[in-house]
Amino acid sequence: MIQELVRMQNINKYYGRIHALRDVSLTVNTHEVVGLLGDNGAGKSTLIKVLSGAVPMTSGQIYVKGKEVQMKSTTDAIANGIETIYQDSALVPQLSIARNLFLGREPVKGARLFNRLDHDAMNEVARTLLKRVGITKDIPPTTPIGALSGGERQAVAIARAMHFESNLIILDEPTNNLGVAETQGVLRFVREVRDTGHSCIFIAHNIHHVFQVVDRIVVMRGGKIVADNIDPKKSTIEEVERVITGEHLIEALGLDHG
Ligand SMILES: Nc1ncnc2c1ncn2[C@@H]1O[C@H](COP(=O)(O)OP(=O)(O)OP(=O)(O)O)[C@@H](O)[C@H]1O
Repeated sequence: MIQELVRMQNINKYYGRIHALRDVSLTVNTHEVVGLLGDNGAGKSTLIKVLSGAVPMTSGQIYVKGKEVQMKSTTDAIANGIETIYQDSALVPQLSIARNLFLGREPVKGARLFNRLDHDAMNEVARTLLKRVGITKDIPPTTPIGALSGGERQAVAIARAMHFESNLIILDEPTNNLGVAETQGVLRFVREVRDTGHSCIFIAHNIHHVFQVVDRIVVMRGGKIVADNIDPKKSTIEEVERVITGEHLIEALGLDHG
C-alpha cells in the first residue's frame, strides 16, 4: 500500500536576495526511490539541505508520516528518520568500517563509568550489514575506511543509514567520481535500500544512473519543481533532458530558439 512518508509543502528559501526555492512542494512515499534532477543552480541541494536540517527554510512546512516537524538541525532530521549521505560522507578514514558504522552511537559494555566499546558486537553487526549492501568480498570489519574504494565507502555510509532504521535515505551525487564497477555497486545498494523497506531521494547529474534505479523522477528548474511524476519506464532520457533545460516548453510554443 502506498503511504506518504515525507511531505514538504510550499517551501521557500531565500539566501539574501536570491530566491533559491519558490513554493516547492514534494511528497516521498514509503518504499519509493525518487530521482531529483535539475541543472546547476536549480535548487536541488538547497531542497535537500532544508529537508536534512542543514539550512533553515524561510517559509513552508515539513510533515513526516502526516505529522508536522521542525528541522532545526541535522539531529532533528535523523531523529525523524531522515539521513543524508553526501559524497564524502562524514566517514573517518583512520577508523575501521565497524567504528564508522556506529560513529557517535557505539554500543558499550561493562558497568557505567567503567564501560568500554563493545568491539565484538560492532564487528558482528558490521559483517551482516556489509553483506546486506552487497559487499560479498571478504573485507574484515576492522579494515580502516581509508583502505576502501569510493564505491565501498558509499556502501558503508548506506549501510549505516540502513542500520539506524532511517526511513528516508538521501543520496547526494553518490556516483560522482566513481568508476563503472563501483557505480554499478552503488546503484545496487540503492535498489537494496528500497527492497529492505526504506525510501530514497537520489540526486545525480548522470541521468543514465537515475534512470536505472528510480521509481519516479522529479525535475527542478529555477527554484521550482517543474515535473514531479515522470515514470522512467514510460519516458526517454531525451524527453527528461528537455524538461531539465526547459526546451520542451519552447517546442510546445512552436518557437525556434536557434
Ligand atoms: N549558501 C548560499 N548562499 C547564497 N546563494 C546560494 C547558497 N547556496 C546556493 N545558493 C544559490 O541558490 C540557488 C540554488 O542552488 P543549489 O545549490 O540548491 O542548486 P543545485 O540544483 O543543487 O545545483 P548544483 O547541481 O550545481 O549543485 C543558486 O542560485 C545558488 O547560487
